[in-house]
Amino acid sequence: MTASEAPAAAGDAAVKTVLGEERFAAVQQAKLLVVGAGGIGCELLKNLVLTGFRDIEVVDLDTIDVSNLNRQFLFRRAHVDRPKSVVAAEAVKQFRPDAKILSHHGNVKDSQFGLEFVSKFDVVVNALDNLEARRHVNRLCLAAERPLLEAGSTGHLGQVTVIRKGETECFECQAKPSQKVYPFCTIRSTPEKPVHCLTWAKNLFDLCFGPEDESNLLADLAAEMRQFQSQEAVDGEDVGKRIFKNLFEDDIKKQARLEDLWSEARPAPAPLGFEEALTKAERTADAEDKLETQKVPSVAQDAQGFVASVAKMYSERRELIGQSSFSKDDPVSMDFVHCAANLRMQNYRIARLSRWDAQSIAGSIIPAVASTNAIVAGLEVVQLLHVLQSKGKTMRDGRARTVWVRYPEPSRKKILQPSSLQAPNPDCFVCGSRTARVAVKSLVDCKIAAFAKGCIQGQLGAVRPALYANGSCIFDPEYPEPGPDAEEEGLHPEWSLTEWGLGSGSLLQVEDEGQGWSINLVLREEPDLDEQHFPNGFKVEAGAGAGEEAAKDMAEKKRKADAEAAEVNAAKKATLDANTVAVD
Ligand SMILES: Nc1ncnc2c1ncn2[C@@H]1O[C@H](COP(=O)(O)OP(=O)(O)OP(=O)(O)O)[C@@H](O)[C@H]1O
Ligand SMILES: [Zn+2]
Repeated sequence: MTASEAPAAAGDAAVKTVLGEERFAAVQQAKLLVVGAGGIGCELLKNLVLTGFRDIEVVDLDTIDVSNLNRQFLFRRAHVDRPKSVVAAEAVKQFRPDAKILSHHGNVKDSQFGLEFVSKFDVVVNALDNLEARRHVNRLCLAAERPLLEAGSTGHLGQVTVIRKGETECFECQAKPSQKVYPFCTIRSTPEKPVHCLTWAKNLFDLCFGPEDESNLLADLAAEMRQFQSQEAVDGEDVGKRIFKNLFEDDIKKQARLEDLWSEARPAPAPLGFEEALTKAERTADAEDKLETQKVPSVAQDAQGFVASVAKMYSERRELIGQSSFSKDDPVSMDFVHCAANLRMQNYRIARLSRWDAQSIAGSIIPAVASTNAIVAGLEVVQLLHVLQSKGKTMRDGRARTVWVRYPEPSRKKILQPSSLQAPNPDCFVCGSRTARVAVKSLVDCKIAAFAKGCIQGQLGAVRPALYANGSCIFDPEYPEPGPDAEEEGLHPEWSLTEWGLGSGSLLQVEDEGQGWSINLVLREEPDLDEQHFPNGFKVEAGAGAGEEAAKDMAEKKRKADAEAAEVNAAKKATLDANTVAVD
């Protein structure tokens, strides 16, 4: 035995004593997929190898950022910018050099990590931080019939649960609170809170520097912004000042003139010129010991910061203009959004924010707590042992539980609250009825490609959905754009739902090969659909009742088909009779 093998082997003896021969053998044979190598993932990988697991693959899409080092303890300063999955695998291999730990630097939603890939593993263990990726892995595990350990943490709250097809609730059996949607006019004309201005500023960044996107809340300003940006020999500072004048001065003057909008309780906004902003250099009183990023800047600093961030996009990232999108972790886009939001707050008399607070709200960040992640990762391993022990039993009859973590003010004096695993929800549109109802504001105006992107991908979480109606493919993810290639396949991404012959009550099938998942959709036209809350023009009503409606629709189709068949038979019979008569 070499010196480096000694710690793992010595640890194994102790673990074997605790787990017993049989369970330890199951641990050593299990093949695991870990998704995510961040806060929970680092703890989890370390726990797994120290428990004796030695056949693990890990997927993570990210590289290491300096801000990860305070809690993702497998990473050191020298690792910054390297892939998390690779460094995490290297680090835990040092604890157990005999382990086979394969790393994949990539997005778990990529096709290489599809059904075939997931089917190789005995159990999948999530350590993710976003709903889309969790929904995707949930669907893959249901399709591949692999148990999934799901975990998450926010601040001092955490949760671990076990998901198994047909035995427990899946990740999507209960609707998750979706991201708050603010009424359109609040964002565009009457902001009242910092978050309204930050949402506006994020949309502005994407509008100015991202790809064309009809769903951007400021899409109607696109032509104007492009005009500022497309002058010959564009000078970034000049562009910044033009945008400033347009949005914080001229546009606000126009808004202020819309008298119906304003009252004593809601006074009209105040325009702000660039030169005027520079005179407002005073700062609000802040505690001395605060970091600069925790102090509210002056209006002059916001104005200068805004123009400087635009200038930086032109001087340092010109080639990325048209392809960028806001990220709270990207300092230039965060500068832009912080300053733009603060200037709009100044217009609307809302108290401006420090960079720190702006970043928390813009990125909906609740600071991660290392100890919660450690508890959650530990609980995942405990539940994993229960899963491995559940052979022959259904998951709900075994020892696996959902466990909630809550401290420092635990409920009923317990930091850990276990609860039994719930049965699947028969109305779940993912693992149950597989049916959802979709209300569409206008079937004539809704193009099939926009419907596939906004509704099926955006709201139902599909990755590469193909759509079928009446047995024919009406949208193929291989041909998302109109053109000769699509036409050759009989596809017209630019056609509306009406042009495809769909009406209220029509049934659509969605197949997502990327997730091994399918769903039926019942369409309904709802001209009164509230544009403020559903700016894309559709609303998904997954679950209850939709299944029955689809069944009714199917029954109706079957009845029609039977009636047609009966008619054909009757006609055939009549012909036969006639023939018979004739022949006779
Ligand atoms: N679709 C995905 N495919 C692969 N890995 C993913 C995917 N989505 C998220 N992840 C990874 O899951 C991990 C989640 O870890 P964590 O919650 O600690 O996030 P973080 O980005 O490292 O930290 P923070 O968000 O607090 O800055 C991240 O490393 C992230 O890269
Ligand atoms: Zn479900």
